[in-house]
Amino acid sequence: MDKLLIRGGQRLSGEVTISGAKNAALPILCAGLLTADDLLLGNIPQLQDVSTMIKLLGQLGLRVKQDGDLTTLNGNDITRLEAPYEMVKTMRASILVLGPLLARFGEAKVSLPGGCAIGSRPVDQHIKGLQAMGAEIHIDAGYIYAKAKRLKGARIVTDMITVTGTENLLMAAVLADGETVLENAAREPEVTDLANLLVAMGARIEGIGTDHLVINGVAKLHGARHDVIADRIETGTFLCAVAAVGGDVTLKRTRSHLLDAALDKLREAGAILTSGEDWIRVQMAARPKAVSFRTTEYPGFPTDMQAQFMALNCLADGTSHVTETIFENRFMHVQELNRLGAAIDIEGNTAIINGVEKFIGAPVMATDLRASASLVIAGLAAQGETLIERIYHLDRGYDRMEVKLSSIGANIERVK
Ligand SMILES: CC(=O)N[C@H]1[C@@H](OP(=O)(O)OP(=O)(O)OC[C@H]2O[C@@H](n3ccc(=O)[nH]c3=O)[C@H](O)[C@@H]2O)O[C@H](CO)[C@@H](O)[C@@H]1O
Ligand SMILES: C=C(OP(=O)(O)O)C(=O)O
Repeated sequence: MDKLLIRGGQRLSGEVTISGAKNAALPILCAGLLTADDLLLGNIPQLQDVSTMIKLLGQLGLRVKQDGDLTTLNGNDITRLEAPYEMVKTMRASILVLGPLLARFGEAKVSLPGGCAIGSRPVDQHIKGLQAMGAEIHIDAGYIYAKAKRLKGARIVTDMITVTGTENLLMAAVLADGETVLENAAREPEVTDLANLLVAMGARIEGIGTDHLVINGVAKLHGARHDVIADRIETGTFLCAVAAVGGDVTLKRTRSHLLDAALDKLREAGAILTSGEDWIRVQMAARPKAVSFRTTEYPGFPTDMQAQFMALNCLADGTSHVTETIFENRFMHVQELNRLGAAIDIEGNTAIINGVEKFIGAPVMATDLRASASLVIAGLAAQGETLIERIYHLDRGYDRMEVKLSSIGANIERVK
């Protein structure tokens, strides 16, 4: 199994190109199920989750052609309406085939995702919304069986804000009969990116970017061309790395407005940030200052940046409090960061971090995607060698991370 070996302490400088967003690419690939025409997609990132999604969609009969930066999907020949457990267990986002399959073909069988390292993550809101649209749903032997001759528009208020829940219901509603109103909709930029693609395919959606989406169903959607937005979490991860290690790096093909809350916190920590239309430059020369925050839905501080920012706080001058409000078990990185010399205590859903002068390299274990990224940041800043095991978590969501980090001066290599 691959591991990452990091020899820490190298200042980072130069330029990095940010990839397309994982969490936008995954629903957008599923939107290929909604039309028989070609969907032309640019800026799809090279990640394990994208390969898994393409494999799953291929099993359903979606034709996928990749040619340089262009991915072409064709859904004229969908032959299977099932997402099996073997695929769903490796990637929760597989649940995103449910809405499109049901809307276009009137039927779907999708494995229940089950819990994962960061929390129990049920999909009850996806099911509740589809039932409100007239779907008959039953659960048997770990599978969701859904049927509906034609989905009907409905007013749906989800119990909490759910990103993939909003995306699934949006993809169902665009082909439903009549008007659907999604209240309490997620406003994450990735939801907006999906909605913009659907509009380009002929969908009628109002309120894009707000928590109140109004969708008027159409009989069919047509092909379109769309470029996936930049990955704000990859962007934030590189910014935290530079803030923790020191240096001067420009991130290209990304936008600052995608992560305002995290940028504010980085400025509080002492990073100097400048940005243009499609780039962000980060400069860091001093020891970071401790910064407290709580994770919330967009446009608040993203839970997917909590672990990486915590690695920075570990080295900061002062004490910080980090509160996780989205997932009930997203502090798996704490024990591993403490093994590198951090001083973190947990009280309920808050981590109390007393800044230390340095990390000391050690073997550590990646436990989930963003926990892995926090260990990479810690390893880059640490004295000596850090060996990170189980980096398949990292490969799920980062596009050639060690290659990008090496290109700006990090001493990092993939070892067997
Ligand atoms: C592929 C993708 O886009 N993943 C992102 C998505 O995950 P995902 O869409 O799975 O996360 P949700 O927004 O749905 O989850 C938010 C909270 O709602 C709960 N919940 C959700 C749905 C439901 O039916 N019932 C329920 O109880 C979850 O357990 C969680 O506590 O948004 C998360 C929150 O920004 C991010 O961390 C993930 O990176
Ligand atoms: C939790 C994440 O992804 P997923 O929802 O795919 O598990 C993430 O991207 O940090």
